[in-house]
Amino acid sequence: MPSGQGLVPSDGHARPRDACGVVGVLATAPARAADTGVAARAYQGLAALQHRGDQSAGIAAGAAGRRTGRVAGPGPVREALARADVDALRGDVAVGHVRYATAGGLGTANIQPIERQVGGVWFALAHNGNLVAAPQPADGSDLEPGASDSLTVATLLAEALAGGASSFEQALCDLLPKLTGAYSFVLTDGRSLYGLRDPKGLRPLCLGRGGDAWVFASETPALMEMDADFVREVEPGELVVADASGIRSVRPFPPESVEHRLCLFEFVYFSRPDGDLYDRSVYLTRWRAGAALAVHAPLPLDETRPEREVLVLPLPDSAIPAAEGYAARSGLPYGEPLVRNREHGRSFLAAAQGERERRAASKFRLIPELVRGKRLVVVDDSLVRGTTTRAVTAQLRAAGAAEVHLRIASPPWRWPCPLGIDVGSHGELAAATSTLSAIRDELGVDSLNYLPLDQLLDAVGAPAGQFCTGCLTGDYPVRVPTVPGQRPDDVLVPAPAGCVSRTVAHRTANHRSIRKEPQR
Ligand SMILES: O=P(O)(O)OC[C@H]1O[C@H](OP(=O)(O)OP(=O)(O)O)[C@H](O)[C@@H]1O
Ligand SMILES: NC(=O)CC[C@H](N)C(=O)O
Ligand code: SF4
Ligand SMILES: [Mg+2]
Repeated sequence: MPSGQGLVPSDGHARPRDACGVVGVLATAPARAADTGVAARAYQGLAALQHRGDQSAGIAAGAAGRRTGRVAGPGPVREALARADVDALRGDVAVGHVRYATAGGLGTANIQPIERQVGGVWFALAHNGNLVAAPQPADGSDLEPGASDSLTVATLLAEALAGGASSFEQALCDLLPKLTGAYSFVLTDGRSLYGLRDPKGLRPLCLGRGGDAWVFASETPALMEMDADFVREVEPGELVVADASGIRSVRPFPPESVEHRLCLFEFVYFSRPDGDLYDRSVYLTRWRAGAALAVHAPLPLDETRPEREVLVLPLPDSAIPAAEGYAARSGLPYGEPLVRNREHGRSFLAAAQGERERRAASKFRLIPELVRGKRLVVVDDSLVRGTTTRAVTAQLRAAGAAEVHLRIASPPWRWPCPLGIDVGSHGELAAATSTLSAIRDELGVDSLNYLPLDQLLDAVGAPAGQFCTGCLTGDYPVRVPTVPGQRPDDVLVPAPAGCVSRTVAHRTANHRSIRKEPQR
């Protein structure tokens, strides 16, 4: 692949998917001497990151600069990794990965961690993100059609080592400035553990310490599962190197290319609610977004039937904090009549639309008594293709809901994401191809509204310039490839203004807040 050319999925649909999860563990003395099972700790971390991808999982381990073994397979962590095999995996250092493919197929070669042996140097690599451009490997012989972007990186590193790079770290530092896109990597050469973020910090990565080990993980809750305390986030453009003697920080990128532009949807949807990002509780940012939404888009008052009961409900799981915030701020009753079927993974993460629809249709069990005859305020964190809301609205109507008012705790998705999320074309996006009233009618809801971007950013509380908002604004922090014939301006509809509702009512059903609002 020539330099500058987009790394698109091998199925030819330019359809990036979701964020993967990465972990790493390096035991320092005396844990090293006691051989306390770095792989088992990596397993715990991967299980805590299952929501970031369930297509495959893997752990690779090493010691004294050599490979000690690898366990990997298709499916979620508990299917992919037999616990006995993981416990048998010895070593001083391990890296782990849960995958949701953004580039390349689901074949065995793309399961991570990816390993290479070049002369006396072994390394293993785990990648979260999606590259939009990378150099062309001189000898891409191991890159079959359908190879992932992560495989390309492994091949480039192997070539640099074969070409005489003085060390693995040197090969890495030489390559990194030539990569464009989103990447948080955790790597090992069997001696050191490396954690790095791209110069924009698009994907998260944090550093922890505990149990005589240095630990990296995509999200803070995974650190806890690996018996480590949060130390700090890896900085955008920073390579943290951990070895038996401690950690050090390397800056391989030109300083002018480095800035904080974390994916805003890590706050909205991807990350676990019990974690922190930018030193802020993900849960509380979602709660505040829901509270702001209650003020921005209240439930219209039904003056003809004021006796009708009202219920604010979330689409579990991700929207629960936002729905709680909406109910608290509006003073309306809150309930959870939709019970998540735990056997179903996140529907958004399915690789194909048919599978997404199947997951969405069977994702929730509904308690009909809780919705029958009521006016419902249904809160979701995001509306991308509308797969989830379409299925749920039908369920709620069938159970006898009187009205369904949909409230989305983030702005409309109107541009694709080539930086690691499963939306590759404008045609897939409800808000890129339809007017708000057309979306409302297509979903079968009585009213629809979104939270404006400035209010979402207020809810997060970090400076607006510190995020990627490309899918909402078309403004990406790196140059991204365009899909021919699908330029955003060709299909954009006017930005929504106010609530799109069938029922014309100017008063609202909000009451004074009766719940205590949580403080940070
Ligand atoms: O409009 P759509 O294309 O359906 O995408 C948006 C939906 O997908 C996600 O839910 P998902 O089930 O993936 O995860 P969750 O359980 O964390 O909410 C997200 O929380 C929205 O509910
Ligand atoms: N979701 C991800 O971060 C995926 C990593 C990598 N691009 C792959 O497809 O394997
Ligand atoms: S385009 Fe959207 S989903 Fe993609 S990285 Fe940027 S904010 Fe995240
Ligand atoms: Mg959801």
